[in-house]
Amino acid sequence: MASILARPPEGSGLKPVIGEPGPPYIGNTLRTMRRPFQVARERYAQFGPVTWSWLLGQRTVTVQGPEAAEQVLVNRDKAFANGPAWSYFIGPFFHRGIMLLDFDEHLHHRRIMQQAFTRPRLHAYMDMMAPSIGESLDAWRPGPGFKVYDHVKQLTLDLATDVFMGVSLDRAEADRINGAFIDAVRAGTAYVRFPVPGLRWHRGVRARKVLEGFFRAHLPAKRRDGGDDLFAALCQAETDDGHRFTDDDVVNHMIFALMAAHDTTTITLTTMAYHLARHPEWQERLREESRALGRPVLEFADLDAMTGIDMVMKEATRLVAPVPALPRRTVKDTAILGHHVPAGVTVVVPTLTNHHMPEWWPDPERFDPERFSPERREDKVHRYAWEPFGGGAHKCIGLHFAGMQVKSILHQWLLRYRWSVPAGYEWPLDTTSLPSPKDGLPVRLERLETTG
Ligand code: HEM
Repeated sequence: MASILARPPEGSGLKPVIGEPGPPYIGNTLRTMRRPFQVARERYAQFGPVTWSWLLGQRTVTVQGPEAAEQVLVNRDKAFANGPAWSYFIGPFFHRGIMLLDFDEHLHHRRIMQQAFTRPRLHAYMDMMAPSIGESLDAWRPGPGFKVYDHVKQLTLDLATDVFMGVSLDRAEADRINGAFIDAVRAGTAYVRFPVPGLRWHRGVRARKVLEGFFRAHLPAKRRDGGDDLFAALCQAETDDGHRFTDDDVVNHMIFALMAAHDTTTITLTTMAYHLARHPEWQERLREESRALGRPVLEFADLDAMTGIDMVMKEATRLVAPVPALPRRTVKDTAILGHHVPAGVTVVVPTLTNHHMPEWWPDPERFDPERFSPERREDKVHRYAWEPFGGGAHKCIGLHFAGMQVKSILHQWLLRYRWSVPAGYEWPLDTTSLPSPKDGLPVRLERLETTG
């Protein structure tokens, strides 16, 4: 049954937010998680771009389309806070990560962190990752049933140890840290949200302790010796006016950055691999682009030339936004597209479904990387039409890092292997947490004769 979220103040001229909230707390959670595209279309048809429902135990306003997304993400009147919204999901494990900070405090941290993402820093990260990518790819075993998702996940995790931590670990220690990290990430989507021994939440809390201990133990040496990795960069980062991170800040930001980078890049590469398997003409086009470069390893100066990979990456992140929803909590009464939204509710920008709105994207279900070509630039229809990296103050700080990593990996991959799926194969995409293929995306992987 339709109901209003809250009555707008007398004389405000604002409209109420209307929705079909479902039963308190549970609301429409399961349907929305399992069939997000269908639910989004139904809601939009019935209530327009701003509607509400109970979702994951909270009164949640969902805003569809780029106009509403812009209002929330740009956050002009500082009504939308990240901390309380994200903390609900990941607070205990990613405590004081930059995405969970707000307003002046966030800005202070962001200015310092920016120093770890300058061009020279990115250049150095890219040089560091090239050999590890080659080694990981060489260890892949060609054949049928090769699970892309699992292999890419392992690859990006191993890269994180090199490029992010810059600490050489023996296999057992690397597995211990990677395992803790995986547990911390998984805990965010636990159903039982308190520490019962053996369950996800409990493992997440324990994992957080392992990661804190690890970074704290290595911190003095990092501060002393420096290096080209992200850990060293955060230790050294300093703004023009002399602000630096404390030891606690470095630990918190490292743990968060590892999480922010890992699953997102894995999902992006897996989605690219899926569409390149279904569209061999695109796979060949990209392979030709990589071969034409004449270099087995991509260099920083080559990045802009990889226009094919660039378009495919944009299209992949449009079709499957790795961070499918951006939650905020209202800290005061506000308005979204003329609707009254009271303080204390969760507001969600659903990037995953926004990217499939036929109102903004022609033929949205079609894999069509050329829509990002200079001649077409369909994303220009609105600044927030294509929003996989978010926007406003919290826009992904690792955006260029992600592009660099994806291009570096795919370039070496295309030169070594061809991959395919049976005609008509469609992946079963799990949207109940961060999107991923339920079957791990099995492909036939074939080793190519030459590597460049
Ligand atoms: C394709 C890959 C990636 C995608 C799609 C992605 C997406 C996003 C999104 C949507 C946000 C904003 C969240 C919000 O507004 O609530 C974000 C924030 C962030 N991302 Fe990424 N990300 C990616 C890769 C990376 C990488 C590689 C790094 C680090 C090297 C990174 C570090 C961060 C950090 C630190 C934030 C928080 C920024 C802040 O709050 O100021 N991300 N990312």
